[in-house]
Amino acid sequence: MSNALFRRVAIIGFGLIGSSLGRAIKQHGLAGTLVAIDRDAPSRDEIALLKLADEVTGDLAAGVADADLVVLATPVSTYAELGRAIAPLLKPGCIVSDVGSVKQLVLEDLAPALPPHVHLVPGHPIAGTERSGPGAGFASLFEGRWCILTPAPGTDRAAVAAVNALWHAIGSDVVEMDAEHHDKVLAITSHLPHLIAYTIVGTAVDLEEDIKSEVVKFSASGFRDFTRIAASDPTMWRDIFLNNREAVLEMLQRLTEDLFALQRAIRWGEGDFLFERFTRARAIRRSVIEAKQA
Ligand SMILES: NC(=O)c1ccc[n+]([C@@H]2O[C@H](COP(=O)([O-])OP(=O)(O)OC[C@H]3O[C@@H](n4cnc5c(N)ncnc54)[C@H](O)[C@@H]3O)[C@@H](O)[C@H]2O)c1
Ligand SMILES: O=C(O)C(=O)C[C@]1(C(=O)O)C=C[C@@H](O)C=C1
Repeated sequence: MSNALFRRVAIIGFGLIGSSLGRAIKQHGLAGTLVAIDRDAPSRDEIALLKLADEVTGDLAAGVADADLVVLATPVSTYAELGRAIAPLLKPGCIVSDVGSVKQLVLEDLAPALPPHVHLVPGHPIAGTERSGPGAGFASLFEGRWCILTPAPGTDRAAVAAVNALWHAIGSDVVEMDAEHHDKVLAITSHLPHLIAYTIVGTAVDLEEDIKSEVVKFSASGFRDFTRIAASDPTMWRDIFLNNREAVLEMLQRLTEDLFALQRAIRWGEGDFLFERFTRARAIRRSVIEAKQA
């Protein structure tokens, strides 16, 4: 018996996330036909070589025509233009979704471009790696991870249920959230950690030559973890910071105040203050691990 939830699914942008979603859809037999659309010719060759989709194209019209589900998996700065390009090509009742890391922008850039006869159900899988491109994807990426859906009030419930069913079928836990709330939460849990990683690695790179070489040599633990995060795609992260400006700046302000408090405690030898802050943070690590196991 077929598991297919959709007759024809088109994924625009078949890189790390798009190709992982595509692989998972294929593995679970969730689409009658899976179409990979990517503007990058070498990526298309790789997708074809790896047989990741039933059809591979750079042509939006050929790709999205007759699709029941279209998923944008490109950097979020492409949404307004892609929305305008696909709008006249979508059939009535088509569901448009995405995997972008910021969500208010979907309602601001993508929603206005789309015709009223399609349903927009934005999504964000909280899973990824620092790698990019179709070769970096893998089918199990979303298993046991959250996927947050941020449909606007009044969105067709059957369309939301269909997108929910897709992520659930590939192993994700699905929650619905208001887009503004999503962007605030992710500013602290995802965007700020990346900003900190980019900063600390950048600071180390700017050090004098003799210290810099030691940084590379002895980066076995803490610093090494930061370099992994700082290896993430610059285009993707530029777009995230430019499009979640308010929430990131608010969280950055609070972080800066907390950093100053720690700096002051170190300067004045306030050991109790440092001990209390570190103890509190250690407990958070335990609850993060327990939440994942629950
Ligand atoms: N990388 C992560 O950890 C992660 C996690 C969750 C969500 N996301 C979101 O997923 C999206 C994609 O990120 P990724 O890491 O898969 O990036 P990626 O660079 O691996 O893949 C993006 C793909 O989109 C293609 N592309 C770019 N512009 C295009 C256009 N106009 N038309 C057609 N194809 C186009 C590129 O050629 C590339 O193959 C981003 O919006 C990002 O915010 C990323
Ligand atoms: O694991 C990683 O490398 C990630 O950065 C994944 C991560 C995250 O910050 O958790 C990055 C961006 C996303 O939008 C979702 C997930």
